[in-house]
Amino acid sequence: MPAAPLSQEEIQDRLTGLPGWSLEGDRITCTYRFHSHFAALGLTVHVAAIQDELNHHSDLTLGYNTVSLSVNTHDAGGVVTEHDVNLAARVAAIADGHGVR
Ligand SMILES: C[C@H](O)[C@H](O)[C@H]1CNC2=NC(N)=NC(=O)C2=N1
Repeated sequence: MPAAPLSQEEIQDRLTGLPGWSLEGDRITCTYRFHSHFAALGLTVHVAAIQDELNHHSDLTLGYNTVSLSVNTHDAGGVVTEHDVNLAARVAAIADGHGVR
């Protein structure tokens, strides 16, 4: 049974406590900026481990000193569900530990 879509209000409410995260169309997104490429890579690896643990995966982009995430729930038809905001919360909880600027 796929997760139910969240309303715009529910999404905004959940993202309020997650710095840098926003609703962009039918996805939630965030870009973290770092002091170095290697620090950005470290977050990328950590996020990949969390995503495999949750079995929920963002489009994860590593730049020179940035990591960008963009996610919604494919199984629910490409809408934002609890799975997406839960992943965002897990990532937000570890980002500072990787030296986010
Ligand atoms: C078969 C596997 O469990 C599913 O495809 C998982 C994998 N990761 C996923 N990630 C995202 N973003 N949405 C999904 O619906 C999803 N489903």
